[in-house]
Formats: sequence, C-alpha cells, structure tokens
Amino acid sequence: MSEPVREVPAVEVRDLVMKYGSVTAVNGLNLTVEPGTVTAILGPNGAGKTTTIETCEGFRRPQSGSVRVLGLDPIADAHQLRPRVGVMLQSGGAWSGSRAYEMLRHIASLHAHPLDVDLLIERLGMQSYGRTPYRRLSGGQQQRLSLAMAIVGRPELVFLDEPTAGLDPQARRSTWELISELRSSGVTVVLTTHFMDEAEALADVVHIVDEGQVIASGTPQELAASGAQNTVRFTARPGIDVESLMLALPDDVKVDEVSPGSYVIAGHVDPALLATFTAWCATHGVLTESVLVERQTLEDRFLELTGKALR
Ligand SMILES: Nc1ncnc2c1ncn2[C@@H]1O[C@H](COP(=O)(O)OP(=O)(O)OP(=O)(O)O)[C@@H](O)[C@H]1O
Repeated sequence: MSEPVREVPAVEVRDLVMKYGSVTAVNGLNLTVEPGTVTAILGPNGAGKTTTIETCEGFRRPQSGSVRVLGLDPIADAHQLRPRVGVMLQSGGAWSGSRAYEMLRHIASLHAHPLDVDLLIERLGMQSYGRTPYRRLSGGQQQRLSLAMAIVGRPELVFLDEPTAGLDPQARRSTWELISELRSSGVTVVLTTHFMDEAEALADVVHIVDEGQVIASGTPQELAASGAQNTVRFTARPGIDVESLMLALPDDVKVDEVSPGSYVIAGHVDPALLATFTAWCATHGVLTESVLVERQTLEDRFLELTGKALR
C-alpha cells in the first residue's frame, strides 16, 4: 500500500537562532504552518516575532537552524517564491512619492492572476486617498495600502506583521473580514499580533512566542483550556461546610471560603460539576445568592505563560 502523500507545510521553521550582536532575538524557535490555515504569532514586545517573520520572508538569513516556505528556501529560491508569497511589512514598503492606485497596478502587472485593483481599493475603503502620495497618507492609510500590496498578486501565502496596529475599530473590523475571506479562498495567512481578540477571532492556530521561542501552540480554545482551572464564585451564608461540598465534587476540585460568605470553587468546571454543586446546596439547605462561572481566556493563559501583558 502506498503512503498517503503529506502536504508540504506552508512554513517550517526548525531550531532558528537569530542574534543582533549580543542580543538573542530568536532562540531555537520551531514552528509549522499548515496550508490553508490562519496562524497567529502572539507575543510581548521584543519576543522575536518580527525577526522570525522577516527570516521567513527572506529578508534575513538564518544564523542557525532552517526555514522553509512552501518547501523552498526563502533566500536561494526567492525568485520562485516571490509570485507565490505576499508580504506586509510592519512599516512602509512603498516609495514615498507613489500613489495607491499606481503601486497596486504596478504590483498587479507583475503577477499572472492578480486581484482587480479597483475592486480591492473599494473593498478596503481606499478610494478617497487612492491618488494621494504615500508620504502624505496617515499611518492607518499606509497600513491599508501595505495590506493591499501584500494581497493584490493573489498569493498562496501571506505574511502580515501586525496588520491592524494603529487602525480604528472599523478599519480593524474590515481587515479581519478580509483575512477571513483570504482564508476561505484557500490562502495561508501568517500574522503577528498584539491583540488577543484578533488571535481569538481569526486564528486556527496560535503560537505564543516569548524570549525567542514558541512556548505554547494550539487553537485559541485549546490554549485557553490548557491553563489554570476555571472557577465558580458564589455567595451564600457564611460558614457553610466546604469540606462536605468538596467531598461531593470530583477529587481535583478545591473549595475555599475566601471571605465570609464568599466562596470559590476551582477545578475543571463543566455542567456536571454545576449540577452536583446545586444538588449539594439543595440537600444542605444552602441558598446561593450569586453564582458566577469564570472561564479562562486566551489572555489569562498568555499572562500565565509569559508573566507579561501584551503591550
Ligand atoms: N535591527 C536590530 N538591531 C538590534 N536589535 C534588534 C534589531 N531588531 C530587533 N532587535 C532586538 O531583537 C529582539 C526581538 O525583536 P523583534 O522585533 O523580532 O521582536 P517582536 O516580537 O517583533 O517585537 P514587537 O512586538 O515589539 O515588534 C528585541 O530584543 C529587539 O530589541
């Protein structure tokens, strides 16, 4: 019997090390991006996200380790990769005197099957500044143009470095929609972001990067669920028998009276646990005044793993 053909990963980074003088920016980083997915690289400032992405884009040569993009070497095979990969840099990327329509038409002309420039400009709400020189655009407008430049060639894979940094909420939302559309049309998207909600809303897979390494990977839900336990906070009369309640609940669940009449149940919280809890209350004549189930978010997990806030 023949082996099933394994699809070439869109991006494969192995043991990447990158230094700037004595600063180690990337410290043995491993990352695989499956084709057709949206992958978010999430990390605090200085974690090594941009350096990693720039190495994948072929702007930096790996000092140690290896990088493959669509199965190719980003530097040696740059010529082959250029028409297949779109790149949105964190800043700039356009000539200061050029205008959005000009830039996009120029890039489109270099590709075999580009997107329709007028439609793209309209889709990104860029009509009002499509003929303004790049240097006179606001930061957010430049950002939109960079995104348009990354995708106008209809790439198989796009790298977006902080695609919504500095955008107003409406522009951010329409960028999200565009990224979802790219994914629906089969484009692989690799983005870096500081925004937890962005990773949660868009990404199939999130890699949390800290100090130059991937320290956790998974779907946003898996990452949130893999961390500290969830809690149920409730209030009731002070001094209820927490030992008895704990005996009724699964072994790994803890119950504390954190202040008189205020209780916390910590553990794996699921509907069965809540049912057992309320049944115990009924049997013991305990009337709860408020019950609040707190689920851990990706943000909680991130803080727990890195000890850092994102900004
Ligand atoms: N050109 C450079 N010269 C010297 N050090 C650099 C250079 N670029 C980045 N660094 C350092 O390398 C480390 C990683 O930087 P990098 O920009 O890759 O991180 P990042 O995760 O993208 O950060 P941010 O979220 O702030 O953009 C940081 O300590 C940074 O100061």
